[in-house]
Amino acid sequence: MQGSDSVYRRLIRLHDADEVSSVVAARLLARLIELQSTQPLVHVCLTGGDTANAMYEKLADLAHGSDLDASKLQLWWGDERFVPATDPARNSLQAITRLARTVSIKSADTHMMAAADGRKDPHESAAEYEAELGNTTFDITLLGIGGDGHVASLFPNHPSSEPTTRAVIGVTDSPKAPPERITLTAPSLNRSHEVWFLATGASKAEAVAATLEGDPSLPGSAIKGDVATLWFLDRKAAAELPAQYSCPF
Ligand SMILES: O=C1O[C@H](COP(=O)(O)O)[C@@H](O)[C@H](O)[C@H]1O
Repeated sequence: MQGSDSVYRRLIRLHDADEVSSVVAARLLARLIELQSTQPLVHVCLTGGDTANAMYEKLADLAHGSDLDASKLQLWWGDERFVPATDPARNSLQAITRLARTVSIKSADTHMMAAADGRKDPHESAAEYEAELGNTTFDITLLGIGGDGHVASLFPNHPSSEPTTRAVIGVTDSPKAPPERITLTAPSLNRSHEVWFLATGASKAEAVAATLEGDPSLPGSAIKGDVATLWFLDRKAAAELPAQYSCPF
């Protein structure tokens, strides 16, 4: 499907969450290897979330013995829960513990957002991450979407989704626990060649449909890759899409 307001937007409809995580893992591995053959470094912005975690498990399995060169990867995060470094709720910990089974990425290439250690607040830590990020452009950005329509930690009808020129912001009073978070903003998420949304389950159906329809109150409607935006959906997450999306993709 060619979106009127995006360079290239495509829906990939799959059966269930298991198929979404399998297909994304296989496609991501293939795309990373392809990108590595033409450029020295590949910058990937990772997401948290259950579907993404299942995908990281599968990616680790597939990467074992593959042509993936972990030394050419730069990993970033779209958002992080501002909790202590060892808290299992941390998006980065969830991703890295899964990937590190088979993919060894140097810590210098693993750009995690700060953890709550009592020294800095989420706003100061966000400024720190903004400096680390500089003007990095992501080759691929992965995003989940919440049932309330949040992407990364940009929540609808909340200060986190107010227009900003900042690349990274601290979030307090998040509607979803934990209350303190750090997140990339729309301007920095949009510094992506490809954006891949992952959504599974009936609880996401309404938010997926409204975001794809461009509801301006939903942060995801403003996030697009400058080359492609892909939506990987299972049947339940795609259930509320309007009729024009009903053709096979
Ligand atoms: O809190 C978060 O939730 C969203 C969606 O997660 P899911 O488990 O409902 O798919 C995720 O995209 C975000 O990174 C995370 O911080």
